[in-house]
Amino acid sequence: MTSPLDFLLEAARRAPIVPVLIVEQSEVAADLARALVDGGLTIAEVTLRTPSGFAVIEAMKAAAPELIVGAGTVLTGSDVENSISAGADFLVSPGMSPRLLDALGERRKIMIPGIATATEAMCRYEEGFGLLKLFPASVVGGVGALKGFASPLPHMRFMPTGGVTEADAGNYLALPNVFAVGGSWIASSADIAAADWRGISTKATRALARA
Ligand SMILES: O=C(O)C(=O)C[C@H](O)[C@H](O)COP(=O)(O)O
Repeated sequence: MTSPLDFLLEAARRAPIVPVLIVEQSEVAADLARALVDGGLTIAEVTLRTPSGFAVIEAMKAAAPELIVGAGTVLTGSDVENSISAGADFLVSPGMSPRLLDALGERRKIMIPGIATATEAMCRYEEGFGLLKLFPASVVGGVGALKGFASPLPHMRFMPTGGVTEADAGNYLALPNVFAVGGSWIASSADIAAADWRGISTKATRALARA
């Protein structure tokens, strides 16, 4: 069965590391997008934690159309609208609320909602979400929790995010129910502020080699 997020799964098969980006200034978005692509990445998540988030999504898509760019920290209906207007290919949230669910409507098909328990995973699956984000992964059980989910919930697939490091990304990716891992370590706020594009590319390539 095909799903609207199959393009994301296909990109994750090539490069299953998703940098979670906190970008203060949209002026750096083009350089950042190219650095990620140069490093071999296919997907990025721009958090809406800064006022420039939507402009960053738009500028990254313009600079690197081959990069799949999602909006992270999607909390409200206006976040959904503005992310899609900016050109976001997918949406990510730390959790779910009744109002956000309502605002999403059919667009839930491109949303990866955060879950921390089996009950939340079951609820999201019933609501029509195909892919889930384990969040914050390192706090809510990490690799052990995902191994625990695999037997009773074999139809669910996860992107653990939150506290994932370069050292343990490979342990997550070795699990059959994990399609990608997310993390800020590849392009940290400090890397971006320092315009260390080469360093970001190097970290991306190294993480992919270890994955
Ligand atoms: O803002 C959001 O909705 C998020 O996606 C939160 C991120 O999952 C974490 O910020 C990941 O950050 P690290 O733990 O530093 O790798």
